[in-house]
Amino acid sequence: MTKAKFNASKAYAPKEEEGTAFFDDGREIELLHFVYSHPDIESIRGSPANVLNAIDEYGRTKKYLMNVGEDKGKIVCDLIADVKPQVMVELGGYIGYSCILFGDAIRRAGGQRYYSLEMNPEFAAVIMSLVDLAGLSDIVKVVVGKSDASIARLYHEGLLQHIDLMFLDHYKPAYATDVKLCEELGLITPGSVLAADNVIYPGNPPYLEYVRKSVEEKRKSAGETRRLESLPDRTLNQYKERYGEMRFSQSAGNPDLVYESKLVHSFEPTGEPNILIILLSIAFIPVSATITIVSLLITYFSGTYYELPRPGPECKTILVTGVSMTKGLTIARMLARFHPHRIIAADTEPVPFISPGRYSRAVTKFYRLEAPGAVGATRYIDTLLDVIRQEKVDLWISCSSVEGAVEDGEVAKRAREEIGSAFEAVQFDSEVVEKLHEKDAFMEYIQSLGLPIPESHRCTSAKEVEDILGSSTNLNDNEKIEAGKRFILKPIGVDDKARSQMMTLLPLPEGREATSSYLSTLTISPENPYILQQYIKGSEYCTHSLVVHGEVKAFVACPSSDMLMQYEALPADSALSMKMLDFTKRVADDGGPDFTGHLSFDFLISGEGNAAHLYPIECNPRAHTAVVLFAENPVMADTYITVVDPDFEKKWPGRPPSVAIPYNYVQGYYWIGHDFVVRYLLFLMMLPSFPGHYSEVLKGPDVFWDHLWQWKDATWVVWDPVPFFVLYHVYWPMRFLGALLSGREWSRVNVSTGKMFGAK
Ligand SMILES: C[S@@+](CC[C@H](N)C(=O)[O-])C[C@H]1O[C@@H](n2cnc3c(N)ncnc32)[C@H](O)[C@@H]1O
Repeated sequence: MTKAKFNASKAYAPKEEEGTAFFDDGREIELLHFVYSHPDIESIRGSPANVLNAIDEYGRTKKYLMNVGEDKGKIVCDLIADVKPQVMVELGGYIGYSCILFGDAIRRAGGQRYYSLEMNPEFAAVIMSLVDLAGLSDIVKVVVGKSDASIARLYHEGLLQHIDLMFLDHYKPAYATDVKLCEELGLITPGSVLAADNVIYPGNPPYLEYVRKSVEEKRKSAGETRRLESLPDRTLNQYKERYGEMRFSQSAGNPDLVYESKLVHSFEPTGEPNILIILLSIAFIPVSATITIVSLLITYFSGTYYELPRPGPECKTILVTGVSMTKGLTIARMLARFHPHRIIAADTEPVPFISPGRYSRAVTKFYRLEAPGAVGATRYIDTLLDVIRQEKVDLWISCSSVEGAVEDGEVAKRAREEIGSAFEAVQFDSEVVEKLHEKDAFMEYIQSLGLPIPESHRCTSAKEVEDILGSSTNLNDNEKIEAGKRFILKPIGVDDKARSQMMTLLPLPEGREATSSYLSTLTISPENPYILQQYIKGSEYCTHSLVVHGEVKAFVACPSSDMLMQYEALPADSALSMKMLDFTKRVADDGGPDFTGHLSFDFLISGEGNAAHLYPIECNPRAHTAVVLFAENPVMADTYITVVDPDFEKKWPGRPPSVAIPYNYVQGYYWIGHDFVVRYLLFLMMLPSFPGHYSEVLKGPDVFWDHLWQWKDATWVVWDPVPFFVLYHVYWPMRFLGALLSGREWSRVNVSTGKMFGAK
């Protein structure tokens, strides 16, 4: 697993050069003054997130801090949400960044205790102060002293009986020895999870060797002295000035324990800047240019093979919006490739002339739209309506992004009213969009159709949430909550920050008070309503379909991939795919003859095959990127044409089939630029400091090669290669440059939709 690209604007001040102090020089106390004299101190008080923000602010604007940072912190937070530890121990607390981040995550996941072990009493005092400020003193306990002595003391005092999750981030030579001590004391047992920082860079061979040894190897090497020469001197001497020679526990550990280990790559808070990605793009220009030129030559010399059908006198004008994204481009291409109509395109562009779609051979004319949010919805709607009038558009295929979903509905409605039957749109009206797009309205609607939904409630206050939890579970007993029924709470509006808290299972197992205190940290109000939804354990799937006059004309389902950026269709005849299709047909049928548009659902599936239960969790009444699975598919192109040419099926009997499905000659689609950086480059970066077991580090590149040979890039086609070149060498470099110049924060990007996700 790898993390997304690093956001340069979040970078901490650079770490001081070798030989210069980068901690324990007074900056830790300076940090306390900075936080407590912060102008926003009142909103910082009691809020773990705001305390972390203040620490980050110090790290960015004042001095480097050796904190785990946001990117790596997120990996451990995800692990906490997954493992749901009751007791977590961290070795090395420093100023409390990881302690506050993970202590808060533990509380949300229903855990009971977070021990932060820190040998430096001054640092420990800083942790205690900031933990108190964050309101986490009830769950976090800071223990001062060397980790091995503290572990042993906590154990003998009966305070620590088992470690569910341990975060190792202290003195590198002590990682393996402390783990062995915990094994010997029975604190680490099968099921315990260890998360160790810095094992890739600067590297920790003694630790990696230990956790990767087999039982036999451990038995054989028992009693051998530690080999620390593989650790750099800088690491070995890190604490020498204050603590002299460090001594370690000599425990033999429990050789019968074996670990499953996994390397996870992520960024230090100093990170790599946007500029590196821009340089990478420049470095690859010769490769992409060669691919593009060769593709153009093949197309030129292939005679009529790649010629696009020429629009004749009867041709229609088809407008496709969203061609800056792969989904819009795919649709424009499939229409241009198989039908003799005039394809025009319109889309928002963050910078003029950088949309990959405007350079497609499929597109005869391109209009630039202002983003709905940038100038207000009215301007966006008016410009789009002007394009439809001016170009006498016969069919509009809307492929816009989530930000314009409701506005697109408004455009469709107004254009239909104004132009009448001479205009068709693959776009639902605004009322339909609102009904399907709003999470709570969608749930109500699905329930009204008699289809199963996870138990869901719209809540406008914390009290309301508590009351529902009380009546649906045994929260009122104020004792251990039944493991059975749990809920997740999600904001109804688009709130990326609150979304990251969605996986907190409610009620918290600690009981009523803990649950209330958690709810009080959220701003649930009539203006910011939440949906309380029954938690269903299962796999997530997404679908894309085209619905024409209430009939499903094209359908595909695939495992949700989100930021993995890969799409692989479920076999259309599988029980699961058919169940999802039936569900889609039911909704389409209910929409009636005026129901035309793209319809996508997210489902949670519990159980398998015919016994699978389907729970719809979200509806997106717009095109889904999974439409790439239909790329180069004439059958899918036909389905769009039936919207604008009702006689099509009479003219071409048997075309299209009742429901178009993707061809299965392509295993799946991916985005080569994303794959190269995330699966290949980051893994190569690990190699220099990698001590062994190459098979593990090569897993990412293996997937990359698999994709390269067996999958298909979603943006490149031989007869239309320019958008591919523009995407990687114009569009994205310009976006990163923009982020660099404006200091805009981002933590992940979606290569296909152009979305840059915020840092928090
Ligand atoms: C990299 S910092 C920890 C950063 C912290 N986990 C965070 O992400 O915010 C390492 C810390 O480990 C502490 N430390 C080093 N060796 C230790 C030991 N043997 N026992 C306890 N603490 C130790 C150091 O004093 C230092 O504060």
